[in-house]
Amino acid sequence: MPTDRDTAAIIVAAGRGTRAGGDLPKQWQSLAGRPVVAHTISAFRAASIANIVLVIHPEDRPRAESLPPEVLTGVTFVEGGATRDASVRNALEALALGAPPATVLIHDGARPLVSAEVIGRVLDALAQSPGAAPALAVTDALWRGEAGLVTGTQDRSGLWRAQTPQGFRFPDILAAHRAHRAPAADDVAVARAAGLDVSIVEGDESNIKLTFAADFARVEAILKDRAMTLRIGNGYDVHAFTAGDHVWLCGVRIPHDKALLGHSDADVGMHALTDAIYGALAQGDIGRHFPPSDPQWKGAESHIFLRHAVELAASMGWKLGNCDVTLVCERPKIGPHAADMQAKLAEIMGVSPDQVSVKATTSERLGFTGREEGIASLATALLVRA
Ligand SMILES: Nc1ccn([C@@H]2O[C@H](COP(=O)(O)OP(=O)(O)OP(=O)(O)O)[C@@H](O)[C@H]2O)c(=O)n1
Ligand SMILES: C[C@](O)(CO)[C@H](O)COP(=O)(O)O
Repeated sequence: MPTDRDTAAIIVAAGRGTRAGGDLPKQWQSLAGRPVVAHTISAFRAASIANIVLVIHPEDRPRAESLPPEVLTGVTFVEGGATRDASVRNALEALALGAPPATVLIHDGARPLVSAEVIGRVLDALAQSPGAAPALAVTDALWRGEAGLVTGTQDRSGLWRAQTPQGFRFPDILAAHRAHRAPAADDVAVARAAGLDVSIVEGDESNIKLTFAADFARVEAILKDRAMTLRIGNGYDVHAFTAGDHVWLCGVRIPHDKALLGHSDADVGMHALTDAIYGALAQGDIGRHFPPSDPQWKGAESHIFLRHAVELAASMGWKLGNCDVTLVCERPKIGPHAADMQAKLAEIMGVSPDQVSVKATTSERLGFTGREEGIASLATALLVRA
């Protein structure tokens, strides 16, 4: 991957945003309290790209100049043209006047959620290819239509949804833009017209281009979710005693003069912990994911539920920070088994035992736990960004 000194980013922000509407061009509208372009610039800085050219419309210069100093560090302004490709060309010519970079990333100012990972993938691919750009494979069926009726289908194989930043070796894309005469949808089109190969790298569903007014709400929601770095949940479960000779608690089989009654193995501690994780994710409880009405879960070992909750968390970008399980019972005595329970839960969740606490209390012989009619359990789980 080239170093940040070898790479410049051109952020095109000179459009008028007619489709998005609003009092200001979309890239100057407020998104989570900052202008859209401030987010876009910050995303490149977070990917260690320090040399940034912001292409602006002349009318927007006062807005650009009033961006906060920490956003403007390392940013130079270039005035755009009547079309996107004219705006890019102006920025390339401005870069060519100084000490030109080895590579350039050309990005829509209206894509504020670009990630360092996407930027990194484009830069990595440029080591092998004169051009690289992120894209997502088309997964929906495609139709042709006329007057509100489907008139045919379109094979989607080999079709991609193009994103930015589109990266190139600087001299190649400068020459390509200088030679290009026709209107171009993007810089990949300009590069390909000049005979350059462009590699496709994996894009990102969050790398949304603000095009219509409704896109702001989608982008705001993603930003809000990203701002949350911790999630906490609690779980509570109860199982009644029945006749038997052992109980399962936090994955450990404990000989006892009763058993716990339940549709699954009735591991009350593991159920409370599993519900705490689902709760932290706002994803309901065990019953929602493993309905008791479904016979396939009869007698199921509860590690299946706990592992599912942890895997669901991972798929949503979260991992366990720590958890705390309390068992409420007079008997069996938990103390002698607590370390085994801690180790077992840690193994199931793929975490270190010091992230797991298992403790117990009696209810001073009060209530159903005091009368030894059943066991209750409470759990708290803290999730952190994976
Ligand atoms: N003359 C232009 C036109 C577009 N862009 C920039 O190119 C990006 C992608 O273009 P698009 O989403 O089409 O923006 P607009 O042209 O502003 O939108 P619209 O077509 O709705 O007016 C945007 O960041 C836009 O500011 C630019 O710098 N100069
Ligand atoms: C460059 C681009 O963002 C690639 O997806 C896109 O072509 C520009 O926006 P438009 O909405 O097609 O004008």
